[in-house]
Amino acid sequence: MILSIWRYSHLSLAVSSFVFILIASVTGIILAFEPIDHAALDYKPADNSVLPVSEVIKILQSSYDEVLSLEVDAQGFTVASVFSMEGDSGDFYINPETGIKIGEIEHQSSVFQFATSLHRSLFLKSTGRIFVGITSFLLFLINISGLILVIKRQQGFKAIFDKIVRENFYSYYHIYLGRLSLIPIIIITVTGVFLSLLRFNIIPEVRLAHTINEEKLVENPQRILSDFPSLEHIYLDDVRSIEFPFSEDASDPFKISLQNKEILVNQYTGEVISELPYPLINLISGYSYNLHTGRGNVIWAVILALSCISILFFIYSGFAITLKRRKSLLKNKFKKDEAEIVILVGSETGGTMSFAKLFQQELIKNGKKVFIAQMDQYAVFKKMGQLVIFTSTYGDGEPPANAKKFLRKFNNIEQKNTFSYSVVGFGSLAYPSYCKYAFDVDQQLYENEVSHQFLKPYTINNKSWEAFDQWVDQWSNKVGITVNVPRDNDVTKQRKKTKKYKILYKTKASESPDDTFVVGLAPIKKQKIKSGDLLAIYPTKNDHERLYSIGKDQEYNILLSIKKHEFGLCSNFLNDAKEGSEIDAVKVKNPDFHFNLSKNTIMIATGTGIAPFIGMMQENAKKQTITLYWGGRNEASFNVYKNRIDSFLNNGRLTEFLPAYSRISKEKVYVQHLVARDAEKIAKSLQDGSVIMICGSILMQKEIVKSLTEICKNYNNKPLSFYQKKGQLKMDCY
Ligand SMILES: Cc1cc2nc3c(=O)[nH]c(=O)nc-3n(C[C@H](O)[C@H](O)[C@H](O)COP(=O)(O)O)c2cc1C
Repeated sequence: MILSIWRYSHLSLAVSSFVFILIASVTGIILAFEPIDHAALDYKPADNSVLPVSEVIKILQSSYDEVLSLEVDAQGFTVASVFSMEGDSGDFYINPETGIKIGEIEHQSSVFQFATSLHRSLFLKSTGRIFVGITSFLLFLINISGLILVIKRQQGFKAIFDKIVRENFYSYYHIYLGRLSLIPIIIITVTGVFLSLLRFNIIPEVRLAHTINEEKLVENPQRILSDFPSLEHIYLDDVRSIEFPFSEDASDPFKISLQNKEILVNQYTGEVISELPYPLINLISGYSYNLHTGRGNVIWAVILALSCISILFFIYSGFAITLKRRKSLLKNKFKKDEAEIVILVGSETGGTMSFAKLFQQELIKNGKKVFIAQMDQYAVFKKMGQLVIFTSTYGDGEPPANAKKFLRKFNNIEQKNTFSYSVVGFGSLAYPSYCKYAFDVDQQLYENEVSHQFLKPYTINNKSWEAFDQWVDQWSNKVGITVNVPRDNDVTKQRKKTKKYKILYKTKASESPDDTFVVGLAPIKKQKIKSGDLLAIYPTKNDHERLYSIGKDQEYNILLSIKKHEFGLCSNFLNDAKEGSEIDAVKVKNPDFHFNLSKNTIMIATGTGIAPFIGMMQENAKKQTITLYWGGRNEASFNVYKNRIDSFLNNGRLTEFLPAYSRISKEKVYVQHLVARDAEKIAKSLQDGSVIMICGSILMQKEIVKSLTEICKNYNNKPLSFYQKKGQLKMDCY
């Protein structure tokens, strides 16, 4: 609930102010180039910090007939206002070492003038300035609410900079860039608000009023400038500006603004007549201006520009995230009391909704009367025979935003008839309480007399479509219907532009006892490929793609291992394809499943899941320790890979090969048995930073995850999520 409040605040603040923020950011990017542009002028002397100010005054006075003032800007360039009977007069940049004019004062270019007016006041004068001030404040609040959301998401302040669990591109980079630009944006907004308050005199800047000691307005003892006691140890970089005396009268002093104070200096004796420190508010005002504009520091100006660019990305990604959530609104064809199947969805960010909606649509196509609702909308469903609950888990094992009231409602609302239920948990193994809320829901329903467990609770890691598909198979088989949910991900929604790949080598499924075969193929046009990436293959123009894990092969470029299914469209298509023919496919990057060349790795695969590992072993030129657990029926199943694995063992690219054959003895041996047998060794490897990679069936993945969870808890006293977050557990299962 609290999370939702912060999320709604973040969103509503952003929506209400995004136009102004957009304008401020775009103009901010332009204006950040002003100090960069200014710094590019070559006016600066060697070092202001070694130039005594008395020396500079002397040089100026001897070079010009009259000197009115001198100013050192934030960049360290010196501007003098002088008058001369012959030679240069007016305001210009000088070399303070020689007093010679070195450049004219540039006027603000029309682009910067335009951007400044728009940035400061939207061309609306005072009214505009008020809007801009308020926008700054709103952006500050957006930043703070964003920070709180990140703290909640990362589960603690200390974990802010821990690895972000990747949900999707937009939310990942929204958080990633948000963390990077947090401090600069806070500085931009706080200084922006402060400058607005100063502008409207809500915080008044203090004008210094010197009280003059009349006794010090004397002409004696006269000193030469270098002997002025007041100017001793003052160098040009301590100075902001100097107003020179108007006349030769002793009551006309030098007015020298230093970084933190202002002094009046007698022009004859060099004594300090008055000294006033700048009030804090004036100092803050100066710093605020420089921090907000980037004046005086090119690196800071670049950071400001980058922060403004990231604000533009936040607007874009923020809308994309919101649209994704809105798209997951639920629609019904049947009323709740006529539905025989009720689907309830618990979702925080909309991911689970997409799966539930797909399932609903397919059931309706099957002629079923289905009603879908959020979990918190639990009510009496008069004809409900089957209840299916899809729910994610949030926080640390907590219900998602729209399921907070579900358990209370479930206990208070009485259904008229008994019904069967199944719970599917959507979660991530990167969190210690994996799918906990789904298990909590299942437990409550299990304990109730009216609800009967139809299927055991089923978990889905990282929105795996394959895992979902397998659950749908289980459920529909048990109900006695056929439901085929189409894959609904970014790859399939829009068919990507395919490329041609040539088949260079193939074995035949009929040659293997498991109907498995390998294909070596190469793209016609060169492209960068890494083992662990996926190849989306389209058997025909109108078909959905099928994804296969790539092993990068020296000889053929891409190596795929495929199991032929009796009615499998793509596997049959590939099995029938001839060497030399071309197919349509798209490479899909899968960076979460790439081999880390500098880590020891434990690879666990069943069947065709070995393909990406073959590629990775080939890449293992550094000869890191690789242990391969592989599960198949018998040695004959292994023949198709044998040559390659033997050569890796011989050349040291594979350290140990541990096969688990399920059909050679009475007792079936699966990879999870070998993993459990080697528990201590695996726990130690994890402690030493090794990576575990799993590729193969979802069923195997579930068993291995179960074993690893036990191993981590029993030997290392850590949850498996600890290693997953550190990138030590990588999975690609189907
Ligand atoms: C802040 C945050 C906390 C999460 N906490 C858990 C958790 O405790 N257990 C878990 O299994 N998954 C957790 N997840 C993962 C989500 O449950 C998972 O990504 C799910 O697919 C999201 O579905 P939704 O988009 O429908 O909410 C968390 C995700 C985030 C962003």
